[in-house]
Amino acid sequence: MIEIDRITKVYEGQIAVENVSMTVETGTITVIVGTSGSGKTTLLRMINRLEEPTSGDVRINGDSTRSVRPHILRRRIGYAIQGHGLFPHHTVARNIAAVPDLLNWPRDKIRARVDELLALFSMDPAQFRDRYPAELSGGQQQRVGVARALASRPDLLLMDEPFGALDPIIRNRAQEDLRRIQQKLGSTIMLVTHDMEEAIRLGDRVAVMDGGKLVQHGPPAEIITRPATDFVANMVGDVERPLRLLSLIPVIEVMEDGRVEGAALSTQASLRDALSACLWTGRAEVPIERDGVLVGRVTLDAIRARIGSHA
Ligand SMILES: Nc1ncnc2c1ncn2[C@@H]1O[C@H](COP(=O)(O)OP(=O)(O)OP(=O)(O)O)[C@@H](O)[C@H]1O
Repeated sequence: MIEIDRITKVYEGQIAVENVSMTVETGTITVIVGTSGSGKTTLLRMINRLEEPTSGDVRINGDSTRSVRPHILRRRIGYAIQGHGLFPHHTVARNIAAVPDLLNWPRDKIRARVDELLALFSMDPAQFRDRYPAELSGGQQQRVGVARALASRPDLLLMDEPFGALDPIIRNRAQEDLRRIQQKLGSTIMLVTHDMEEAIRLGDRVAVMDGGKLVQHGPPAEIITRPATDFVANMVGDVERPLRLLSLIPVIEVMEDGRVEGAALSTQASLRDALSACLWTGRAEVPIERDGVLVGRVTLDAIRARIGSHA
């Protein structure tokens, strides 16, 4: 568990982060979202002491980060940034192995970990292990950057706009990958973005910053349905609110028995996907399948009823 306890940062009389407290449970993703200059990056960088807090404390599994020397602390906390920051003259394998090398892991353990991570990120180890960063696409470089940050099984992974440089389609893929890998490894992640869509899609908890203050911290559905301030409501966007909410609800929640024609959605799909499918096909219902077998259907009426319960 990560406890951020009344943390403040003042730069030359200007408050960048003001008295922020929050708790992050182990094995969850917390997304810090806010406009430019709201203090997100400063908050993140105080957690691994790239910035020293002016006041307040951060505890990781009960230990204050002040009790650990910064370079030791940074081996326990992964850090991934936009543009990935890979070492250009090191191979992919050496890049990923950077922290395990520092920690003097045995060679075979490092090699196994590098291959495990490459495979998790859908990159064939035999093909990619010995390449240099310049020989990778932007999306592949970004994946190696995240693999490197996860290599030593850190207590916490900090990510600052990790998908900012990716085009929207790869960005979606990268977000899905991160979710899948985080669930598989049970990692604890704090991620900064200015994109509310990304926050809602990825976060178990969303923390909204405005002018250095934490104005709301809660599950995505709460941020959407009960925004604490006008600023949060604006960030969520009144018009898109029902769609954002639908994207959080899996189809199985309103699935009914019955077979219908057409291209089926998987049980992992959201009601937003189901609504799009209905609008696209002009039908009032869409079939749902699991492992290639039809298991039921979702109707427009059911989607409407589900969204109505939040109105
Ligand atoms: N090293 C510094 N010296 C002085 N002021 C700083 C420093 N770093 C950040 N600030 C100021 O602190 C405030 C918060 O900056 P921060 O980078 O944390 O915001 P942010 O929400 O991450 O913004 P962005 O999304 O643009 O990166 C800003 O007003 C910024 O100008």
